[in-house]
Amino acid sequence: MTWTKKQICSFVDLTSLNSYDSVESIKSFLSDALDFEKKNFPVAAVCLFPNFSALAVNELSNSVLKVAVVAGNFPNSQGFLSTKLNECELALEAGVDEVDIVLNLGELDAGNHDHVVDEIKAFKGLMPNKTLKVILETGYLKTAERIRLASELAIQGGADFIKTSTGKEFPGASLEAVEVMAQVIAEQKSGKKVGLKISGGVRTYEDALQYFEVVEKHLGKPFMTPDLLRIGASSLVRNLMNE
Ligand SMILES: O=C[C@H](O)COP(=O)(O)O
Repeated sequence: MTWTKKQICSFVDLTSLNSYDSVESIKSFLSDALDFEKKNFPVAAVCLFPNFSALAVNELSNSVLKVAVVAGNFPNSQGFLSTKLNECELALEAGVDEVDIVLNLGELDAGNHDHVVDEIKAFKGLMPNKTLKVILETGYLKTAERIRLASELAIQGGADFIKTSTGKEFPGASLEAVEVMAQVIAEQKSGKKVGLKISGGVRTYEDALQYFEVVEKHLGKPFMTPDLLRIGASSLVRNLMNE
């Protein structure tokens, strides 16, 4: 299937996750997101730091755009679990629709797989009816075996989406990583539909088309909807509009 640029935009979590983000810069960012919608290039969601939850929910209150925030000490998932969970709770109280967390890589590497799963279950327990995306950090995991394990643990923990990357400390998404993640999703027998979010370094129409081809190959056309597939990107939409 060929995908138009407008269609690609509808899968995007338009992202601003910069250390220098401010109320003013995020207001401008949200205005851009609304402008894209007006120009018939609507995105699926915005993705921000959790301290901007209330601002985003308010600014987008008359829009169909969803509000996603990162939580749990993004981008490294270190810290006290109680603090990480509290950050998620505050964002949910502010009315966000979706939360993106990072899988606990330290506990994964320590072989504490039950800990990894239980931590994700704790986040999902805060938001049974909202969307939890779990970032695997595939650029750190590197091998298909480790990406497969992380995908399986995240799904066991209740992830609604598995997401490739923070786009921060390690290389972002890769076709190889997305292929492994799509295969794991395809193998799920639980009946729960698990989504896939591709993030980190997706800049051009061609980038997006390559990822969509891999996903559709393993998960089929019914999977190709923003309810199950997202692209986390900070520059892709503007590039698509300007290409
Ligand atoms: O989802 C979040 C990603 O960090 C966005 O990555 P990007 O800045 O490479 O588009």
